[in-house]
Amino acid sequence: MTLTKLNFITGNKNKLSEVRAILGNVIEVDSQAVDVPEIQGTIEEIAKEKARRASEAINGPALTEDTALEFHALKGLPGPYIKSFLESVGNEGLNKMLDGFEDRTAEAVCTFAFCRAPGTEPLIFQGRTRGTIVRPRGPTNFGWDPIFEYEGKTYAEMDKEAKNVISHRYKALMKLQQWLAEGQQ
Ligand SMILES: O=c1nc[nH]c2c1ncn2[C@H]1C[C@H](O)[C@@H](COP(=O)(O)OP(=O)(O)OP(=O)(O)O)O1
Ligand SMILES: [Mg+2]
Repeated sequence: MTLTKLNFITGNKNKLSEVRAILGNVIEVDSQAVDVPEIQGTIEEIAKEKARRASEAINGPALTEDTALEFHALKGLPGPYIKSFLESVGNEGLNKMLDGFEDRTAEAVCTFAFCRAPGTEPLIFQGRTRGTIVRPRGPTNFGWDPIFEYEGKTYAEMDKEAKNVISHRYKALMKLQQWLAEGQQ
């Protein structure tokens, strides 16, 4: 069965608009904001479980995405727990966590998971972009964009178009797009 559209389950409007900007002329992206519980575990385990639960919640095919931010000096933390870190200490606090470390490099990790039907094993499409954690610069409308610097600019300082051709999300979506183009085998 060929997919004619993807049902992206997310509560995050910024993710949705980037996914639409990147995949817009490839496939239609429908969206539902379903509150899906997120477990603890590795990035892949969390991403897969999110898709399984979304598929069960809507009783149909579901695409979900989980974003992690790995600090190399902290052996990958906060990783998939970046959302609660951001909510509790903010971008300033995240930046301060690396004071005292020489290595301020980080990796933004985007993991899409697609679950075709409830009870089936989800597929994973992952993209990673390396950057450096800096003091917040630029507009504050999307998460940790102001502290993630890529080639001299923070994600927040970059034009949307520029972010959307180098980002972790873009790289993951190129893999998803490849799978769609190959007939979802
Ligand atoms: O490109 C990004 N640039 C900056 N910040 C970002 C980006 N992408 C996700 N983020 C933030 C949102 C959330 O604070 C955390 C991921 O948590 P995560 O659970 O994946 O996202 P979410 O709960 O907002 O939406 P969802 O309903 O799809 O789970 O990193
Ligand atoms: Mg979430």
